[in-house]
Amino acid sequence: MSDMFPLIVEGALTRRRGKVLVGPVDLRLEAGGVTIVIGPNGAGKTSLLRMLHGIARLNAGRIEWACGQERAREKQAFVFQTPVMLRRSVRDNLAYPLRLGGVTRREARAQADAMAEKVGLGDALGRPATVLSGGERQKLALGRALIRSPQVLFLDEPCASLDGRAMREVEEILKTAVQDGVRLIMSTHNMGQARRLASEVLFLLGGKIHERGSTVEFFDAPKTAQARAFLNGDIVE
Ligand SMILES: Nc1ncnc2c1ncn2[C@@H]1O[C@H](COP(=O)(O)OP(=O)(O)OP(=O)(O)O)[C@@H](O)[C@H]1O
Repeated sequence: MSDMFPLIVEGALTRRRGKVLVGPVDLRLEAGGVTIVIGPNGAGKTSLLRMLHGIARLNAGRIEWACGQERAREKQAFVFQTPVMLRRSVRDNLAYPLRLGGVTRREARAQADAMAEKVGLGDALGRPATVLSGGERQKLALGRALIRSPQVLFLDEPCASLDGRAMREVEEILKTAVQDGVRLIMSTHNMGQARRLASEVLFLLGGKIHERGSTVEFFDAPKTAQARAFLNGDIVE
């Protein structure tokens, strides 16, 4: 069981050049489940994930993990929409986070090989990461994030430009991670994906959490007019 939760967020806000990107946000997250962040373009989904992960400067408020900042930093990972790869093999890319953490070359290699199998890249270990397809890249990014056994994984639109097959494979990896006890906090534009993966939904609008609900609650009976309009495919500002 994760010792990182609850995560308590109070009045958290991040600005860039005077403009509020997201916030103020009040939020309490418990262990377990999948939190999916949705909302129109520019609503602040990416900014919220970055702020919670601690890579966007906090200009106001606080973000407190139950286990303390230092341990929390070690036990979380982030998968970006367009992951940046080392110009080296799939195996080296997977081994890299372990090597950074002081794991021996031999052990890192063994774990990289096992992770490649787990994310469906067992046949690609020796290939340069730069020649991978979009779906393979995203699976590599997931493997690289999961290899240090995070308790929390943030994902920003991990399937943004993937075809159906790659999306299904990525979702399978995510479901396995959830079964293994990883807490997911993820943004998506894809409402089908949100329904498939989420246990709860945060609907963002104008940098604020406009509505929060369990997946069934939110999709079947959204409480606010804006959430209803958004789910209806209307333009929401
Ligand atoms: N580096 C930045 N500098 C200035 N403004 C930014 C920066 N990053 C984001 N913004 C602005 O902050 C707001 C929130 O952006 P953010 O990317 O978090 O939204 P989003 O919901 O993830 O959008 P999308 O769905 O388009 O990815 C937007 O108005 C965006 O234009």
